[in-house]
Amino acid sequence: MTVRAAVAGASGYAGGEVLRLLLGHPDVRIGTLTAGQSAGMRLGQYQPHLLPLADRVLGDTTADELAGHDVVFLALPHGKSAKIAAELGEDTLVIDCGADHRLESAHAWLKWYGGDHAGTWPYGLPELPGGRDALKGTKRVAVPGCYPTVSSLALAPALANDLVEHEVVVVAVSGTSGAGKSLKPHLLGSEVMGSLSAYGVAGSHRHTPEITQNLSKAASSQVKVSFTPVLAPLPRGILATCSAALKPGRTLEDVLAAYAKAYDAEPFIHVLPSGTWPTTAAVLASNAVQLQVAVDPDVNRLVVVAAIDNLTKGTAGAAVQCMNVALGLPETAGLTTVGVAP
Ligand SMILES: NC(=O)C1=CN([C@@H]2O[C@H](COP(=O)(O)OP(=O)(O)OC[C@H]3O[C@@H](n4cnc5c(N)ncnc54)[C@H](OP(=O)(O)O)[C@@H]3O)[C@@H](O)[C@H]2O)C=CC1
Ligand SMILES: CC(=O)N[C@@H](CCC(=O)OP(=O)(O)O)C(=O)O
Repeated sequence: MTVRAAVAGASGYAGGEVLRLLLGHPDVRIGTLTAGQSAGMRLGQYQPHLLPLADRVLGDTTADELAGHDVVFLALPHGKSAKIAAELGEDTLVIDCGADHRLESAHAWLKWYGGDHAGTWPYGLPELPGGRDALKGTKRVAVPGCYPTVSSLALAPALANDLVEHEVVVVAVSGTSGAGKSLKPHLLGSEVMGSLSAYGVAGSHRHTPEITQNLSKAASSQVKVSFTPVLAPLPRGILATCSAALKPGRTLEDVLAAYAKAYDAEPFIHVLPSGTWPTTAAVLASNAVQLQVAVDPDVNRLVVVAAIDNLTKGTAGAAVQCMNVALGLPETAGLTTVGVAP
């Protein structure tokens, strides 16, 4: 089976990472590439690491340009996917790396993003309870945000197995590529280098409702989320520290059993051996999620530390994994769990 794939937003970080992975995918032929302002330019000008595609010319992001493919990856800014997706045929698999189709509540969409809600698509996190079944055979996928991916995978087993209270704390440190390529003053090298800075604090980051949605589903009742993102001077990677109060009578053994049950068969999720802790370097450019769980006896809290590469499992790797599931290809095709170190 050869899958013909188009990528919209090919000049950006997420689109570039989708292309890097597709170049190594045994079943994919890369078709049309499109962009915004850089339409008409060579891809090599924006993605010098994608040598085999360097001479491809970027087209305009229109439904006509993207027509005639089995799968279309949309790696566009928030709010730009819905219109183009609506114009693509129902028999085309459309995988949206943006937020447009992630939230189930139109009210939450309006509050956090503004404007009309485009509707909800199957959510691209196969490892959540029921997640894989929802993706099999689908023609539409909403790829999760990077922070929701890492924090939902870190806490879902504890909530699904009734091990912790329904109020969780997530502090996640991210590399700068999570913010995309467009110029933002707080991302200037002189601002980011040699410093860590919290942003979107006290419930004001737009990923809070997405994390809440995922964890409430896992728990089958409302979960409250305190989420603080922190910007770090590294290009890619997220390290999330997530915690919640253990319910009375629950033990570390219960926790370990729940995480083993949830993740032992998952090809991309690795609960590390006792005493070793996730690092962003260990998952760099890979689709792996590394997790470690512990119980802090003084405060009786579960602490889960998790690492992903925000551009791979946090976006493009998830997009390719979901394509594989949706089309019935081997789920790991084109993806690796091997990182880059040091
Ligand atoms: N970076 C990350 O870690 C993650 C990103 N995502 C999501 O992926 C999407 C892309 O993000 P990212 O790659 O980081 O962003 P970038 O800013 O790096 O890239 C954006 C891409 O969209 C194109 N574009 C911008 N405006 C328009 C427009 N009006 N019409 C058509 N194309 C346009 C740009 O082309 P040009 O430069 O030519 O204008 C560029 O190719 C976003 O929705 C983001 O939320 C999701 C999870 C994580
Ligand atoms: C470091 C940084 O700025 N990260 C981005 C998150 C990127 C991402 O996953 O998410 P979306 O697809 O929802 O944009 C942010 O905080 O906005």
